[in-house]
Amino acid sequence: MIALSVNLNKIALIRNSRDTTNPDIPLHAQMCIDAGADGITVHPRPDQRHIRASDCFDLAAMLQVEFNIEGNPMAGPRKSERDGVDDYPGFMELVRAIRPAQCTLVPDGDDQLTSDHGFDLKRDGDKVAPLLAELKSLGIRTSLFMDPDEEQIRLAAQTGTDRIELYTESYARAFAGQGDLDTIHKQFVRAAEVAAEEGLGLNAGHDLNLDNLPHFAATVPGLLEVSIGHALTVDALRMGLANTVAAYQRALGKN
Ligand SMILES: CC(=O)[C@@H](O)[C@H](O)COP(=O)(O)O
Ligand SMILES: NCC(=O)COP(=O)(O)O
Repeated sequence: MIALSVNLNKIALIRNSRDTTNPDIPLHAQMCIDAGADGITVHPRPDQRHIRASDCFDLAAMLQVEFNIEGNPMAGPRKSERDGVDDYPGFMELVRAIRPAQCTLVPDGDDQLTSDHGFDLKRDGDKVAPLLAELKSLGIRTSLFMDPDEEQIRLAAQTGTDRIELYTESYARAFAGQGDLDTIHKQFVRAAEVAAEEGLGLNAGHDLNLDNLPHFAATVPGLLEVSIGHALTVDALRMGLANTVAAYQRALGKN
């Protein structure tokens, strides 16, 4: 069974266009869970453009399902640019305070529009390994955001991470007609095989949607979890949140 973790970033993006709590983040987390989501993901960014540090605490206080916090471990504290919003404490500070069930490290630049690459562990492996060890010592399952690159995935295994999350944008683009789907899909299948050989658990995410998810879920071996936010939120505008979560679970092969 592949777990569905719903990413709430875009719900928070709508909330942040007013100085109110509408839409309410914990309430929408609960709606997703009631509709069958297996977990909740957030990706707080230093500019707090969507999920804020305070949202992470609010979610941690109410979640009974897996809480996955994603982000750049090198992101330090940043002053809030908005009245009434707390400063960003830095990613590792936040995760140390919250101790989510899973923490996915992502090599974002602080001001990136969205995540657009996995780790280069030839360059960053020595920096990442002690952070992973610290997270694990706090009882947090770890994951590293990775391109479907065999050599890099073998290096990921040497960092001590529990899992990797395959960065699926290239698959999503190919599925939509931008790129050779067969070639790119084979890269993901190979990446999954290498992860299994190396004893790494396998997650995936970025731009997965109702069109491209069924093929990915049915053909990439050993997939444990997908985290999905952008397309799921857009689909919820049309179908409603509960219907949408159920549709994504069906796309994962569940009833
Ligand atoms: C790591 C990853 O792929 C997602 O967390 C994605 O980056 C969502 O972030 P945004 O919602 O800021 O685009
Ligand atoms: N880790 C990927 C994620 O949480 C959601 O990505 P997206 O569906 O918003 O592209």
